[in-house]
Amino acid sequence: MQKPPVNSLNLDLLVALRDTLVKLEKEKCKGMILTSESPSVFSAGLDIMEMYRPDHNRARKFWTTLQDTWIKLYSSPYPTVAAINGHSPAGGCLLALSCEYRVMVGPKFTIGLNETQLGIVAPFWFQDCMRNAIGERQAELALTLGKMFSVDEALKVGLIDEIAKDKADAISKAEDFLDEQSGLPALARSTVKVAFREATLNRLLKNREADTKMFLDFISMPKVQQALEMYMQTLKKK
Ligand SMILES: CCCC/C=C/CC(=O)SCCNC(=O)CCNC(=O)[C@H](O)C(C)(C)COP(=O)(O)OP(=O)(O)OC[C@H]1O[C@@H](n2cnc3c(N)ncnc32)[C@H](O)[C@@H]1OP(=O)(O)O
Repeated sequence: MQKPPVNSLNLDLLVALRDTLVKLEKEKCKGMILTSESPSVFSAGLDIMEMYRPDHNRARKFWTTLQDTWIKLYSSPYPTVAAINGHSPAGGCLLALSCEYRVMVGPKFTIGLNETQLGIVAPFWFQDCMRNAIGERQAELALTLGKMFSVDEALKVGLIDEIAKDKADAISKAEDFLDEQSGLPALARSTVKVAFREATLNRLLKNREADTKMFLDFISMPKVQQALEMYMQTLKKK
């Protein structure tokens, strides 16, 4: 991802990500590493400006493109690794969680689903991804708090799989994971992956319209708009 300054996921970046994932699958990609050009941010998550005083049609397109991107990434037949070389809050954490393996550069960055802290709610499929990675109990604690994990904490709880000393090391460790996968029969590998991910995927696939409506209703609430405005101001002041 290379959308300065913080790879916030706006409609354009989501379209680019989705289209890339579609292309990779068509071209029978053997493996993918998702990382960032930024030296300090993997992705700042959803672009708050897409949710603040939104145009209804654009907001719908934004959300359905996010759903498409997640579905493509989460269900990809080829192996996927996130080389998390910077902070990774909210939607950034979702992207990482949707990959099969996570290597994160330590020690100073943070990762987590922090939505609660912003006065918004991580959608059920974000929550499911966290639950699948760290288990029910830890996910409930993390989600209710909107906890951002340090790299050490993330490793301890199983949110990431390995710590790297810098981006080059993260890419090298990610390549080791892909090398290990490349020796396996591809169909057996992807069938097992789909079996593990099917229930989580189906939950969104069967409820896409309700999930979209929930998002649109949620961001139409004056209280939510107020919370987003205050949060943007805090970020700008910083
Ligand atoms: C039903 C509703 C479901 C909603 C689900 C939502 C999921 C989400 O993803 S919500 C988004 C949550 N994201 C965050 O809380 C992250 C906010 N950003 C940060 O914490 C920090 O920016 C950072 C740790 C990622 C990076 O810090 P750094 O010091 O390097 O950069 P900053 O000076 O803070 O930011 C630079 C620049 O970018 C703007 N910005 C940051 N994050 C976002 C964002 N998510 N959307 C839009 N814009 C963002 C920030 O305001 C700065 O802008 P200016 O340069 O104009 O001041």
